[in-house]
Amino acid sequence: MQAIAEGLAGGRGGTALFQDVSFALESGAGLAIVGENGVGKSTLLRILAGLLPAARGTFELRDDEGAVLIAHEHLHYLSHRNAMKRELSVHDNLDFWKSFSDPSGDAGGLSAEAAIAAVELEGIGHLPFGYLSTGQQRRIGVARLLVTRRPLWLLDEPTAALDLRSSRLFAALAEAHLDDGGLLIAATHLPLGVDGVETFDLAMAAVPDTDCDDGEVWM
Ligand SMILES: Nc1ncnc2c1ncn2[C@@H]1O[C@H](COP(=O)(O)OP(=O)(O)OP(=O)(O)O)[C@@H](O)[C@H]1O
Repeated sequence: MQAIAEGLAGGRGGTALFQDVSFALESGAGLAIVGENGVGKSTLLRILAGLLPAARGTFELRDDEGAVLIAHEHLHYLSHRNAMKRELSVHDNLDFWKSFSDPSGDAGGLSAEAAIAAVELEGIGHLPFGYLSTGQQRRIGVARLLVTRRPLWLLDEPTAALDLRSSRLFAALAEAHLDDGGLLIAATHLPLGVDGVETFDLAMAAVPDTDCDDGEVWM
């Protein structure tokens, strides 16, 4: 599989943020998007996830024969939030995501129990998600990536709330994902500690003070 961005430009609220973002990642490769607060890292990730339109350019996932895939069916997007219901148990949240992300059950992935164990939180599956500490909630957010196998992980500050041990655990899970032929694109301020991940400084693509309409072409 390949993830290919060509000439991407994006903005928010009428302000152009970045332009000419191009990269190509092969299976097993990762990209860390860095840059100062407000440069547009989250915006770029949301464009890659299909949640915001690009002002210009394209982002495509292609299979090994070069056929264009329906990107959102092949990616997980983990935002600053963890997309869990606070009042539902950890286990039921992950069960929900497993059936929602893969209704046919063909994609593969861990059971809720196994995913909870993979992030070393055995014993808390019965607790409402809202009871968990911030770092535990993030680890369960990472566990969501494991219950349905999808090749591309788009991660917004995946390790921001994690202690050193949990960051290392995340890095090991991410490396296993890459070793398994997955791809990873993460916005981050912190070193991810994931072997083989290239860094892209979005400041290099910043647009200085230019107005735009979100989703519209500007020059
Ligand atoms: N819905 C919105 N409407 C208007 N402006 C927005 C909106 N969302 C974000 N912005 C602005 O867009 C800019 C880029 O935000 P974004 O979250 O992509 O930056 P970032 O690089 O991820 O920042 P950080 O490192 O702080 O997470 C910021 O100036 C932000 O205030």
